[in-house]
Amino acid sequence: MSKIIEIFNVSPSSQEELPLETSLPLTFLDILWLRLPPVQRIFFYEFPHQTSLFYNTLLPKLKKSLSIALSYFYPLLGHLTWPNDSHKPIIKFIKGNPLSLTIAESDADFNHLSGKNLTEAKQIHDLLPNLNISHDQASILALQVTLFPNYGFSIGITSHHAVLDGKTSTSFIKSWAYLCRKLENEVSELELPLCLPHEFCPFYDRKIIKDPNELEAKYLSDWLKQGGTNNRSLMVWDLQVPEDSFRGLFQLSRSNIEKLKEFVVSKQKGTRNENKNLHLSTFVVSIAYAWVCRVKTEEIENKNAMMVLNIDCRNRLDQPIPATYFGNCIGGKLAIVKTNELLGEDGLIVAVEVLSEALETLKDGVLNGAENWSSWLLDGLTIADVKTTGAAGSPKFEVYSTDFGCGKPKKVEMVSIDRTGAYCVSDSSNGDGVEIGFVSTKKAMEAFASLFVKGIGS
Ligand SMILES: CC(C)(COP(=O)(O)OP(=O)(O)OC[C@H]1O[C@@H](n2cnc3c(N)ncnc32)[C@H](O)[C@@H]1OP(=O)(O)O)[C@@H](O)C(=O)NCCC(=O)NCCSC(=O)CC(=O)O
Repeated sequence: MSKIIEIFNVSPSSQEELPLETSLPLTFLDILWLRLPPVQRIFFYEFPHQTSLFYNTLLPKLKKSLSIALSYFYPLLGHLTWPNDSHKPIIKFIKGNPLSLTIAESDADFNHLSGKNLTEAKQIHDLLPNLNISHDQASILALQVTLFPNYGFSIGITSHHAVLDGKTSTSFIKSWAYLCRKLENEVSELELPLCLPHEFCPFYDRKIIKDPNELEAKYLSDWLKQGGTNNRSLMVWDLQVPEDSFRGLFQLSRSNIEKLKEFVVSKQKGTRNENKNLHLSTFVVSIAYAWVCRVKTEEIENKNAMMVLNIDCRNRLDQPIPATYFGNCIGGKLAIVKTNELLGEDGLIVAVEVLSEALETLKDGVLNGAENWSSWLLDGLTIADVKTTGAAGSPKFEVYSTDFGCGKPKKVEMVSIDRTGAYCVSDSSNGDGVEIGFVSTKKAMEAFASLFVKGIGS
C-alpha cells in the first residue's frame, strides 16, 4: 500500500516567456483518441539509500528539473476543454496553472514489483496519479513519485491520449530525466539557466497536419454520436481491469529474435507463399510470436483475431512531421486472421505474413483506410466473435534510457494495457532485444510463460 506524503504544485521555471493564455486545437490525429482512457507508465528505479537522501537530494532535483522541463512542455499544464463556440475540443493553457506532482511512500515489496515475476495487475495502480476528467474539462498530465524506503522509487505518469502519443509522452519524460541528470552534475544556481537541447524541444505548429480527407469531421461525428446525439462530454471510456488479471513482461533477446527470423524464413521455403515479401523486423517477429503464444494459451478457438498496429506517421505523411512534434501522430494498420490458423503448426509464419501484409499497405499511404480507424477502436470493444488486440509502445522509444541521474530503470511497465488488452513493446532492461508485456488471467499467463520460453529454447 502506498500513502500520499505531499502533493506539490510545480510551475514552469521561466514563466515570463510563456504566453498569458493560449490554446492548441486538436487535430484529427488527436481526436481519434478522444475517448480512450489515459495512458499510464511506471518507471522503477533502484535507490538503496536512506530516506533522507531521497528527500534532501533527489526530490529537490526532480522538482527543479520538472519545473524547467515544463517551461518547454507548457501545454501539459493546460487542460482539454470543448468551448461552446468551437466545433472541436482544444487544449487551453492559462499562465499560472501548475502541474500536480504527488509524492508517496509505499511499503510494498519493491523487488517483487520491479522484478521479472508475474504481478497482480492492480497491485501497482496506487503508484499512479489520476487525471481529473469531467464532462467539461480534462487535465492532461499527472505525475507521482513513490519512494520504497531503502530500496527504490518509481515514477508514474498518467497522460491524456488525445493530447500525447507515446512518442510525445516518452520525449517529455526523457527531457525531464535529461535535465535532472544535468542537475545531478552539481550545476550551481549561478551557472543556470539549464536548457533543453534543441533535439528535445517540442514542435507545436498544428498547421503542419493536413486533413485532405476530412477525417476530423468523421471522427468527431463518431464520438458525438456515442452515448447521445450530441455528446460533447470529455469523459473517456470507463474500461475496467478484469478480475484475476496478472501482468507479465517477457524478453526476446537479439539471438532469440534472429532464431525466430531464421525459423520463419526456413519454414516459408517450399510453401505457396515462398515468394511473399515478409516484413521480418524485430517488431513484427516479436509481436507475431507473442500473439501466437497468447492465442494458444488463452485457447481462443474459432474466432477472428484482429491486431491493430500503431504506426508513427511522423515520417510517413506527404509533408514530413518533425520527430519532436507535440501531439498525436499515430495511425493504424490492421491484421486479421482466423485464430485457428494461428493455433496451427504454421501459426508463427501465418502471423508474420498477416502482419507483413498489413504493413505492406503503408506503401499506399499511411492514411489510406484512415476513415475506418475510429470504428476499429469501437468495434474492438464491442464485436463478440472478434478477439482484438493492439500493439502499444515501441522499442524505438527506448524507455530504458530514461535516467534521472541514478541509473537506468530496473523495469518499465505500461500499466494501462490492463484496461485495453494491448501488448506493450519496448526495448529491454538489459539492452538485449525487446520486452513484450501484456495482461491476462494468472492461469493463461503461467501457460504463456512456459510456452514462450519453450518456443525460443528449441
Ligand atoms: C510501423 C512500425 C510499428 C513498424 O516497425 P518495424 O520495426 O517493423 O519496421 P520499421 O520499418 O520501422 O523498421 C524496420 C527496420 O528498420 C530499422 N529501423 C528503422 N527505423 C529505426 C529506428 N528509428 N531505430 C532503429 N532501427 C530502425 C530496423 O533495423 C528495423 O529492423 P530490425 O527491427 O529487425 O532491426 C514502426 O515503424 C512504427 O511506426 N513504430 C512506432 C509505433 C508507435 O508510435 N507506437 C506508439 C503508439 S502510442 C501508444 O501506444 C501509447 C504510448 O506508447 O504511450
